[in-house]
Amino acid sequence: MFTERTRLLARIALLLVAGFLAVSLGAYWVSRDTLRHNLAAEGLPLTGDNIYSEIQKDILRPVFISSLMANDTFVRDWLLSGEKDTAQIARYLREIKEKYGTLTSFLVSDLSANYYYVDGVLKRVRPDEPRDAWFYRVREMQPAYELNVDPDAANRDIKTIFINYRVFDYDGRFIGATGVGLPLALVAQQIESYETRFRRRIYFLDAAGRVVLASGRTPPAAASIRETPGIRDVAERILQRHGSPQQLEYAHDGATVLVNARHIPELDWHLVVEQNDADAVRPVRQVLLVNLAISALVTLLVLTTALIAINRYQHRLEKAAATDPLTGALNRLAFDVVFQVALRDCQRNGQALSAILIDLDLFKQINDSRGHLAGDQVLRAAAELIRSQLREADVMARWGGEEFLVLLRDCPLENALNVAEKLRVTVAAHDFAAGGETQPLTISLGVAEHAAGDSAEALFHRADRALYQAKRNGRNRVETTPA
Ligand SMILES: Nc1nc2c(ncn2[C@@H]2O[C@H](COP(=O)(O)OP(=O)(O)OP(=O)(O)O)[C@@H](O)[C@H]2O)c(=O)[nH]1
Repeated sequence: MFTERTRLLARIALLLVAGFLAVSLGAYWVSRDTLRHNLAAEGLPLTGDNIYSEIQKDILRPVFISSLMANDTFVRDWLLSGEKDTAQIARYLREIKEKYGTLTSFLVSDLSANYYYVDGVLKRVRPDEPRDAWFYRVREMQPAYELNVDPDAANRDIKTIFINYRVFDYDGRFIGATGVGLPLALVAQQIESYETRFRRRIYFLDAAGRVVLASGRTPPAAASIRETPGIRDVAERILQRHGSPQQLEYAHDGATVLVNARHIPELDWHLVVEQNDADAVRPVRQVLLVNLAISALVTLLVLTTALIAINRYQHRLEKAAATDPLTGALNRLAFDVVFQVALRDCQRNGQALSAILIDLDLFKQINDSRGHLAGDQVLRAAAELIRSQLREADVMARWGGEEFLVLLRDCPLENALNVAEKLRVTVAAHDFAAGGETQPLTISLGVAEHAAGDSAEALFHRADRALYQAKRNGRNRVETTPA
């Protein structure tokens, strides 16, 4: 059964929780959507742009160096004069490599098929050697140069971007190919720093969709993205040779992955920048959790405060309902309940229970001579004085107009008579104030002990009879009547 109080608290809790949830979730959804939108519209494309321009910068410089080499009269003269002094061209290639900080530099002669590098002749290129296929391609191609990614035989087969520049004699005949190589690791480092900064996956795909370059953090998948679950849904669109970048997304492991892809014509590669939606939204989700925790705390605080206020209010109401407003003593209704409990306790514990009925003597005269308000003042003061003489466990109730009943737990008749006498003496010795003047007052007391089998009425009746006796015997007295 729910009490009224529980229902009220539940309603407050419901309102607070609903309000907090609406605000927190609303803010979360708006922030999440804005974040997603910004990510797709700006974040990922910007990362793609930055990486792309870094790559262009990395590539343009070696292209320029290779162009210088191909047009260098020394290189052309050396080839045309019969490639006599290998040390000379080796020194030249070393100078280029060291001056420009490239990974490698090379010259291949069409006439001798010698592959020159910084230490002299590395090998002879052969049309039937797959690793030399690039030279025969360059020999036949139209453009002045090409970019080619191959392992570098002169450098422990490190994956290298070669710039293969065609060299001509002074009559425009092809006499060889020269250029420099750039380690892919440089680009990979760049990618890694971007990945760390933005928590994004960045990698390059070849035309077939295989990962050809990625940072150490994103190991290349063996298969093409055409066969990789999730991304294969958008693989064909990623692998289009489009001029402009594309914004795509695919689902993987229950999360949405946002993709920005662009074709890099210089390498015929595709640059892919990915971000898992859950990673991007994590900070917003953390804010949501903090908000919910604060909301829970506020709800708890409000409920606790409400509970304390309700309890205090209820306690005040209960007290007001149980006590006499003038004297603060229990009223008859509350006393009946307390008496039944006290009686049960004393019977169970074999303790004596006594009652003293107190009546203020000639109180009518005080009212008549000093006025009703002064009478109230004396009545209140008398009640206070009597209560101050009692133990904590004793109970005092306003029995009638100027009558009080005191219930003494664990108190046989003899002790009760002593208490009554003490009360009488204390009141008689006290100077009461009434309307600015002192007012003497005495009380008469009737004492009775509860006897086995006694009803409440019987006990109070005997106390009443004793009180009547005290009045009759001249007031300011303590009397008792046998059971
Ligand atoms: N001021 C005031 N007077 C009250 C209150 N309750 C009862 N009285 C008055 O107390 C008086 C009691 O008078 P009586 O019952 O005649 O008895 P008494 O004058 O005290 O004389 P004895 O009891 O014979 O000593 C009455 O005049 C009541 O009106 C109260 O709350 N305030």
